[in-house]
Amino acid sequence: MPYTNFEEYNIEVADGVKEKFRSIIKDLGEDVTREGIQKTPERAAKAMMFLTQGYHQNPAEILKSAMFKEDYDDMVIVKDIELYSLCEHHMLPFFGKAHIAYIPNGYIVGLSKLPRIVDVFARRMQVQERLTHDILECINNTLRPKGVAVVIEASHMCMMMRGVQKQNSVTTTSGFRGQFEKIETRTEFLRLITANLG
Ligand SMILES: Nc1nc2c(ncn2[C@@H]2O[C@H](COP(=O)(O)OP(=O)(O)OP(=O)(O)O)[C@@H](O)[C@H]2O)c(=O)[nH]1
Ligand SMILES: [Zn+2]
Repeated sequence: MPYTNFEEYNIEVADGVKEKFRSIIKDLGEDVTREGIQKTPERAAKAMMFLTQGYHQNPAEILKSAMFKEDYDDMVIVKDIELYSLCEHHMLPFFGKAHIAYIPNGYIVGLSKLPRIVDVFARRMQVQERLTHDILECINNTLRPKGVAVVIEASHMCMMMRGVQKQNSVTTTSGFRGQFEKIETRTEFLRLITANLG
């Protein structure tokens, strides 16, 4: 990781990214001097840097910052965590929901930290499979719970706007460690994330 401070990184890199966007937009056939487009290279640079800020963030540190000793050892589920990522093949968005569960082993984690680490890994160029495993392994290696499960359901713009052009397909990926490798625990988790408890 060349930079640890995102602000510092911003200043050093933003100008270069902006100029490259200007050149790409021109090559694609736009008039880069047109009023509506003039600031677009800068906006696009800022947007892409926002969407890839996860390279400069440390998800394990985020979890470690809010781990609390607690005896609770039943399943904790945070479901329907919305996510937006960029597919590493086309740099087009894929988006959907993550569902995370873990069974504590002496420590619980601040609930907000689970969506936070989803964002850290999602804000990198990804494939859905690796995103799923990145989240799973980060929780497993940092919190060391008795079990952890991650399910992601997502739609890929590269399959919708271009390519095969399928508007309704949803890709589901999952990963299970520890007690979730047992069929009963896994079934209970899957039942709870599909149940409408409202
Ligand atoms: N496994 C996986 N594949 C993905 C993901 N995102 C995009 N892809 C696929 O990556 C593949 C890249 O295939 P290529 O044949 O190299 O690229 P392409 O010619 O643009 O492929 P098409 O999308 O079929 O037009 C495509 O099949 C995409 O659907 C992902 O998260 N996981
Ligand atoms: Zn793609």
